[in-house]
Amino acid sequence: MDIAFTDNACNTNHSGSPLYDRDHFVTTFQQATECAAQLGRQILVSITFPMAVYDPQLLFTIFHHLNLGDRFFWSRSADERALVGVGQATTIVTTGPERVATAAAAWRELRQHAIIEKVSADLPAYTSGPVLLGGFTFDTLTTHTSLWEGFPDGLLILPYLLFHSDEDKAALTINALIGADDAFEQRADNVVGTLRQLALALQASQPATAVSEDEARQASELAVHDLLPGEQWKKQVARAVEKIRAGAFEKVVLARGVQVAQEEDFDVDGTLQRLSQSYPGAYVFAIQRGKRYFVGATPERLVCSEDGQIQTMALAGSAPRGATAEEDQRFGEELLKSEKNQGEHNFVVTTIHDALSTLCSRVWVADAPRLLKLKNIQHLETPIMGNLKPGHSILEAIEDLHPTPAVGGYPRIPALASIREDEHLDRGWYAGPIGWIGTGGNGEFAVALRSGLVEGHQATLFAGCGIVADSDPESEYQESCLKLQVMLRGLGGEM
Ligand SMILES: C=C(O[C@H]1C=CC=C(C(=O)O)[C@@H]1O)C(=O)O
Repeated sequence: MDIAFTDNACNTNHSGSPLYDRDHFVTTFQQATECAAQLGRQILVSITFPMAVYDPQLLFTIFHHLNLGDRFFWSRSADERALVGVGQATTIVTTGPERVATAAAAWRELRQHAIIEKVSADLPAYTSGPVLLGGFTFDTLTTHTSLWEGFPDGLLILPYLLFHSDEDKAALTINALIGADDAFEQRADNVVGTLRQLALALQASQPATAVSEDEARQASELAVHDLLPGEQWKKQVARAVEKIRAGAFEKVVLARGVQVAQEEDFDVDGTLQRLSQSYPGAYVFAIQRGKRYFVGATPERLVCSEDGQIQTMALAGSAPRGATAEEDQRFGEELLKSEKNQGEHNFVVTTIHDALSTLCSRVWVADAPRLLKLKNIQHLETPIMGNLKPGHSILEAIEDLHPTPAVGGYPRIPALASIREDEHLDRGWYAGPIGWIGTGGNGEFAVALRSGLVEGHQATLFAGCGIVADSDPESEYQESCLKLQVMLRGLGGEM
């Protein structure tokens, strides 16, 4: 069994016994206390070992019962990748417009002198080692309300336990921050105790059963009301169109929110299951902050970075799905030909291309957009790739890319000013970057769309639409309703 350490002064290479062996944890934690004493700082210890592939939703539910703290869920069932975390070894909290850059610096600092053990070569390639999970607000310069309490401008969590899987490989990572005076034997005992509880819970677990559409249909009635009456939102859209025609900017994305309530508390675990089933190509996510969960199923990748290669996409321009195959095809063809939607889409392609040109040595943009067909809506999508210049991580890419004109507007500065002035909505983490970052600059962040903030029996859901010179307020309103349906159905509402 190979154990790989980071190359720093405190570490030595050695072969070790299986990690479920208490002595192994004692030895590693003791080594960390010595390192901490020598360097006068806490040392990050991260130990990853293989485990069987489980349904990530099962782990999410079991983590709730282990009472280890807040949970995080991230999965895209189409590519069989998932990350499920619980508790926190440490967190990075940042504020203000520099929130991403400050988080990147803190992450670099935390990684220094880390003891990183990988107890097998047969582990998920990109998620083994310490992985931070979290996200960022859409905009730091809007008024923040109490709605988003617990969701700061920037938050990256190093979970205590992380289950991660990639196709046929899965692993568990245990993270700890160890100081010179830490009782390392006690810390090792705690880890072993937690692992025993997890093993017992997995043994006793029943595989999650799929929620049938019939069951979902029987779900309780949801009371839904607009944060801003529909007619007023349409007037906002009309005003944005006037501004665009007057030359203030070329595109702006206006969002709206709805409040949803039912008698019982919403079942976040069930919501994730429904979202994963209905949107296998979407990033299904949940981040818990105390009693609140920010949950969603977004089709939009902001950036994925693997071994210096980054992948992103322009996603903008929408049409409904058809009721029949013929109608669906017609809607798709109309979307591909629509000048209004092409224009809305091209702002995103150009902006992403320009942002990547400074970060990457080479950038590839697909020749023409294709259709991305989701359950109830279809979009124009252009895949974009690039080779990151050395020394850049995914966080630098986020800093340059966010907000793309798919969620902000074009040009960026006047469009954002207009959102701040006219939208009257605290977007919080909606439309912000959400995802994970691992070692070596690898990671993946999505744009947190088709999402909502759930607390007890209430939820606030968000959706936005790209407004251009020939936008029609009524059509944009209908489009926003289609986007809201994702979370309404996810919460168990109308089918
Ligand atoms: C802003 C949202 O969607 C964006 C992504 C795809 C299509 C969009 C559009 O056609 O307007 C939006 O740019 C949202 O879902 O809230």
